[in-house]
Amino acid sequence: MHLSDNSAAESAAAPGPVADWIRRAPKAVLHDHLDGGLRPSTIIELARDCGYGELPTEDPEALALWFRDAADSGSLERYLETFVHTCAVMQTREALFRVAAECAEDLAADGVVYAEVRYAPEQHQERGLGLDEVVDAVNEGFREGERRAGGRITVRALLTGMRHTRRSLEIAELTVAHRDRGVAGFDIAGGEIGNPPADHLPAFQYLKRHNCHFTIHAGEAVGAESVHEAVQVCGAERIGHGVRITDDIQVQDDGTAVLGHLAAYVRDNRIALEVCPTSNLQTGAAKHYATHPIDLLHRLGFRVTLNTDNRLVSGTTMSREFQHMADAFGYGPEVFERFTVAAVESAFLPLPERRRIIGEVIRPGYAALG
Ligand SMILES: O=c1[nH]cnc2c1ncn2[C@@H]1O[C@H](CO)[C@@H](O)[C@H]1O
Ligand SMILES: [Zn+2]
Repeated sequence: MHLSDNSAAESAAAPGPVADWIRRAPKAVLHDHLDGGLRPSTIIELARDCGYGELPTEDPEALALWFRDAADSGSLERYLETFVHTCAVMQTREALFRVAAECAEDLAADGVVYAEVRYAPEQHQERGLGLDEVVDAVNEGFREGERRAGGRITVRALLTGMRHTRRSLEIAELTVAHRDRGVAGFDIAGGEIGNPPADHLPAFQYLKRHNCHFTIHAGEAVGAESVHEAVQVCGAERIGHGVRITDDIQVQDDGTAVLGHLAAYVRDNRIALEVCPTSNLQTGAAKHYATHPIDLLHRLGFRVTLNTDNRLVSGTTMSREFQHMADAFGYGPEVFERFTVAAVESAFLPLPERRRIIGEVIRPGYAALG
């Protein structure tokens, strides 16, 4: 039993078996952090290679459990502290290439056919890499992973600016510079409290001027006002998490819901919510799978997508997120097909590519589930 003040919440406990149809179903993930999804064995090998001596353990299984338990804290800030160990071993071209290639392979092995994987280039410069070198190394790794997976997955990068640093404009410029070479858009992440998205307005205005896609983490540790700022002040096309939009929804005694103007705007404009249930349980944004707002949002017609956030840190995969939602809400293939199509419709890809993935991969994949 780990020490945590999250005892009132359901912990992101050891997952049970995943149904065969869930494994086979085609999946799309829009919200997956590169530095939150390393293989534990890779972290241990890279740490040895680069002389990083601060890992909590050198046993791969124990390390996986350490991440999940340390992150299961009820606080986003403590969840994020665990990333010090993954970023520490991602400081060379070789390490970034390997981690990116393995990320694409692991996602493909889980049935993911389209992935947008994000990371903060500024966090990979401790050993002297330039920002362009970081982006090139990760992109080459993604291309290698796609090849190893036999072309069963398409991966695009999102470049993240950290909300507690002041480099977001620089990272926005980097995004535009690399957008036709594997980078699909921009994001900001990091501790939400005290770091409102509007602090990064110059970055968002630059992206808008250059017709470049971006999403913003909002409504995770801070309430609906953060979603409002992300959508209406900054102009986000999608919202990372966004689950606290429920602050602006009143559920009446008879079960009907009344949407405030913000919630109505987000729903009616089809702004995708990148929902990550297990991560929300760990950071305290939700208490239980069975009461997670995803189901209310889905029933009210929001554009809901289902995501991993951090496969290592949250001890999850797309299949496991599907299984948790199937267990909690009785969802069958029709609901997951809807989430998956919604994800690709909101992908930062050209429309013909989105249509191709939906028409040639996702629809036939679900039809074949029988
Ligand atoms: O759910 C989240 N909310 C906010 N920030 C996050 C979350 N998951 C990861 N990161 C942050 O994003 C950085 C770049 O990938 C990570 O290093 C981590 O600090
Ligand atoms: Zn995230």
